[in-house]
Amino acid sequence: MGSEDTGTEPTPGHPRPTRRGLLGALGAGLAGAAIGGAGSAAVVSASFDTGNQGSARGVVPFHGTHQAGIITPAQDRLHFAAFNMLPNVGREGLIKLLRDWTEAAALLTAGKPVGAGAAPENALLPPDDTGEALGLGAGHLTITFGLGRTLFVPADETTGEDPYGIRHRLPAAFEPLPSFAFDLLDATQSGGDLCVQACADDPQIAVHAIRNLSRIAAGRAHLAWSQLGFGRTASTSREQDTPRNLFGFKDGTANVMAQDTRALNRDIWVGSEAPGWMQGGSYLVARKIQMTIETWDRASLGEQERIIGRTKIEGGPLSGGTEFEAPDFSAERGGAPAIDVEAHVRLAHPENNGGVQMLRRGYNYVDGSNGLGQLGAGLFFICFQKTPETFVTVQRSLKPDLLNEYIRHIASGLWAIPGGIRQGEFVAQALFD
Ligand SMILES: C=CC1=C(C)c2cc3[nH]c(cc4nc(cc5[nH]c(cc1n2)c(C)c5CCC(=O)O)C(CCC(=O)O)=C4C)c(C)c3C=C
Ligand SMILES: [Fe+2]
Repeated sequence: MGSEDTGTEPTPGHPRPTRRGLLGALGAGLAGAAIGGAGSAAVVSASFDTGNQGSARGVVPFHGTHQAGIITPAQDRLHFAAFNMLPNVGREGLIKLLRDWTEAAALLTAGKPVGAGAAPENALLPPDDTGEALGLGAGHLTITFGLGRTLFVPADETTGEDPYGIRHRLPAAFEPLPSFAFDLLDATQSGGDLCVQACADDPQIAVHAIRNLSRIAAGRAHLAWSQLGFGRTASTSREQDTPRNLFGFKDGTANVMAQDTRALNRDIWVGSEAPGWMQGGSYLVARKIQMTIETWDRASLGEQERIIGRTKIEGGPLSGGTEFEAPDFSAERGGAPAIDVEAHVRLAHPENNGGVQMLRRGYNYVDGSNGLGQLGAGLFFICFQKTPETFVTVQRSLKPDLLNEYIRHIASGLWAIPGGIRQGEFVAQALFD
């Protein structure tokens, strides 16, 4: 646990470990050993506290202080799914579903098939596991579970209904997202009582996870919508190279990284101010953002860079310097601000948003074409933050963003991500105490 992929080839998003990484892992191991008398459980939880980083054989630990799939080095593939509860399932049915999902997710993320596997003893029965991930390994699969507000308060708030007996546990911060300027949201791809984010190195591993969790949910919850993503659009660890989005720009340069403990505790992880089941958790916002890439491709390089506020190839701020140089918003070029007053990075920067930060973890998507010779392409934007208010603040400040001419938000969702899952427990267990 907690060691790196020392014996395997590098995989996309998981380059061969650096000497620094190996020394860090060795240090973590020694720290675990130093706990000594506390035995293996203490060593295990020491490795959990690293935030579910990748470990041997492409396995990311499922159990820990935080759910995996948030500060885990972003994998290259995504299958994101939203589920709605079926009528009359009730509190015990929801608990059983979360228990079954947790048990299956622990197996899947370890690279094992669910239940009795793909080949049951009785060939007259359908196999428990659908089989398409056999032989593929764990592929750094992470499965992150979220609870929608509609689980606590039904969409029609006035009925006073409380089918799962958790209405009184709704966190104060868990307010619905407001509508934003230019939103054109498709309700059939938005929201949901539950969400599951599956990320992996291999799309078949991520799809297998969602497919099998959906199967396990039968009779209790049904798949409302799902989204495939390829090509991560953020780094979540300083050990990763910055990837590019479909506008061809480096994306994720100024992200909150796994190593930024202070920023994580201040802006991403829910703390002791919240109910126990949310502590160590976060709030996930997903926005499906269509990008009119054909129009973008006709904009000059200079215009593209003005819109983003960074150079395209290097990713440095237009105020000067290389990729990781801090932008200087007061810098001028030829009597005008070097970074346009309506450039994306200026408006999104903490300096323009009361200092708040989010952890971005989105993916590119292409959903085919629209029959007019244009790709249905965009960014499945995912971000994690301590409170949904952070997203609201930043999204509101993007109202005059020059980027808005080339993008359109077409779907949206917000889920509470409970804290990490401990061995023998199920996700959000403390919510039902
Ligand atoms: C509400 C939050 C954000 C949305 C929605 C969003 C959409 C979006 N972003 C890009 C491309 C880039 N974004 C970059 C930086 C950046 N974006 C956000 C937030 C949202 N982006 C933040 C908080 C930041 C960091 C700002 C900072 O502190 O400097 C960048 C620059 C590289 C980087 O730092 O990541 C690019 C490029 C697209 C294409 C897009 C919608 C399709
Ligand atoms: Fe952005």
